Amino acid sequence: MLLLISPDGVEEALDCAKAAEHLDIIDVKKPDEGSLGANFPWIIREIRDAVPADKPVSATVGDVPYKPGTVAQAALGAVVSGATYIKVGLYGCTTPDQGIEVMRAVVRAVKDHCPEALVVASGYADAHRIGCVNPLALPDIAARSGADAAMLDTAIKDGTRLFDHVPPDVCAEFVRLAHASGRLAALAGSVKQADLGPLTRIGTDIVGVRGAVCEGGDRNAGRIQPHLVAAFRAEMDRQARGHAAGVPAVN
Ligand SMILES: O=C[C@H](O)COP(=O)(O)O
Repeated sequence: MLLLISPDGVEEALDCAKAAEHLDIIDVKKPDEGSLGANFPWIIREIRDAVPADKPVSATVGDVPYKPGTVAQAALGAVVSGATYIKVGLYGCTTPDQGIEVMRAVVRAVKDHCPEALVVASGYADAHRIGCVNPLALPDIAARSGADAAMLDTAIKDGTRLFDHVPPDVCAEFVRLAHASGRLAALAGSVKQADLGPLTRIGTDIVGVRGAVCEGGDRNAGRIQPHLVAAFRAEMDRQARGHAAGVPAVN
């Protein structure tokens, strides 16, 4: 399982760089603009230049409306700025067809510029609270649009977590559906160390985290701490070892 960490700017990205050996992907976002809030192109560029070259930089394009042209342009902006994982939060899409239309436009915009960039179609575990597309529709949206990964995050960061809205057995189905069509499965949403056992067992490819590696577990007031990134990775490794040995690690 890969670890994706979401700093909110250059300063926090540099803290991520201090823990570079413990993480896999640095995900640029602007949390004060939403769960998948988009940061400025120059911030993506600065972070790309500031962190180790072997660490992929991801960028969120926003909690986007159902406006394929607008979103495609934003996605191109992110890839031109140096991101090679482009994450789109399908906040304004109420049907799978709308999600597919937006993601097809994004895939074309991104891959025309950088064929090796990965496109991530993200939905929301708490979709029922905001009226957007059902979480289990995401793997099919990713597959039919040519995106590389299907993801879930939470839209409303009020302390509720991924598993509060989509329990582990449903997340397992999400992962199964994504893998069945050859996509990666990424899961996030106030994930804590205690969630790593189930996330490992169901075969999650990427876990996305912010709050759990911020001081005080506070994704807004707290700052990302390198030692918390290291501790999170240590627990991921412990769970992976237990899973490989057929003996689930106890929390
Ligand atoms: O993509 C990952 C998100 O930034 C997760 O943030 P969170 O762990 O604070 O919910």
